[in-house]
Amino acid sequence: MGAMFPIMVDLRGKRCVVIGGGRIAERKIRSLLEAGGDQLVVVSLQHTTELERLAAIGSIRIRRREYIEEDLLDARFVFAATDNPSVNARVLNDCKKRGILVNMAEHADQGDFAVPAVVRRGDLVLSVSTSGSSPAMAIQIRKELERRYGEAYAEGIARLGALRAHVQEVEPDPESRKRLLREASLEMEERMLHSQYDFIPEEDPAEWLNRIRIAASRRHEE
Ligand SMILES: C[C@@]1(CC(=O)O)C2=NC(=C\c3[nH]c(c(CCC(=O)O)c3CC(=O)O)Cc3[nH]c(c(CC(=O)O)c3CCC(=O)O)/C=C3\N/C(=C\2)[C@@H](CCC(=O)O)[C@]3(C)CC(=O)O)/[C@H]1CCC(=O)O
Ligand SMILES: NC(=O)c1ccc[n+]([C@@H]2O[C@H](COP(=O)([O-])OP(=O)(O)OC[C@H]3O[C@@H](n4cnc5c(N)ncnc54)[C@H](O)[C@@H]3O)[C@@H](O)[C@H]2O)c1
Repeated sequence: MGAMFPIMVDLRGKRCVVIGGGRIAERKIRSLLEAGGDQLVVVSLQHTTELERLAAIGSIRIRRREYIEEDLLDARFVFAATDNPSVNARVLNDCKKRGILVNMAEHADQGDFAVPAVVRRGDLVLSVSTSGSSPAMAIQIRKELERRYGEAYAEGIARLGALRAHVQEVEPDPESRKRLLREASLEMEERMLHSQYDFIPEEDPAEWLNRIRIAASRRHEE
């Protein structure tokens, strides 16, 4: 299929409608919830027990009937995930007509977007897509990334975020900022590798910045 544009979307307040209530619909809902989706609607006569549970606790809304075009009102993202190809095709056409982005679980190349395999480590998000060519390979690579980028990355990235905020406050020169932030990220990566992703000692951003300044100027002299 043609080249696709990967982006990160803030789902808060954006209605996402999943048509179908089976295994695939449940997987889409799960990843939408993990991504912070708070306006999630599922349309189907039958639902998995997990979808029923999520509706009971108010995480999603269920429309207990077959798909009708009105289901698309106010929708920003739609997932056609029924086991009926003609229903999925109808959803696709209705979305195209209305300019709503649609995902086709059956055929990535028919829809507007494909869903990648994802590893989340706090703010670090690694997503893998083969643009629909080999979901099995996407899953395989996702598993490799899970092993390579352990849980400690969540903490590491959070600390780099705090350091960046501090650097933006105290360092006016954009070139130095860039150099310091690169140095910090290199150092963080090395610490996580050597500690085998174990505990990384807490450090004040100001202290850390001092250490980084020395390391960066040493590297500069070399
Ligand atoms: C990543 C993930 C995200 C998600 O779905 O949320 C995802 N598929 C996942 C699982 C999975 N998919 C398949 C199996 C069966 C066994 C196996 O192959 O292992 C399993 C495993 C299982 O079901 O347990 C087979 C399969 N997948 C598609 C078809 C239809 C076709 O190709 O026509 C068939 C053939 C059906 C058949 O085999 O008959 C289509 C798509 N699957 C995509 C994504 C999109 C393209 C992604 C890409 O290429 O980058 C796309 C186009 C749909 C879309 O965009 O929604 C999620 C893994 C989450 C994770 O574990 O990380
Ligand atoms: N994305 C992927 O990774 C992937 C993997 C395997 C299969 N698929 C495809 O995804 C589709 C769904 O698979 P599944 O395993 O979830 O099927 P499933 O049988 O578990 O669920 C199908 C769901 O569609 C609902 N449905 C049927 N007609 C409907 C209508 N008119 N309106 C609303 N809902 C309707 C049913 O009630 C049911 O809840 C299949 O077409 C399959 O080819 C995708």
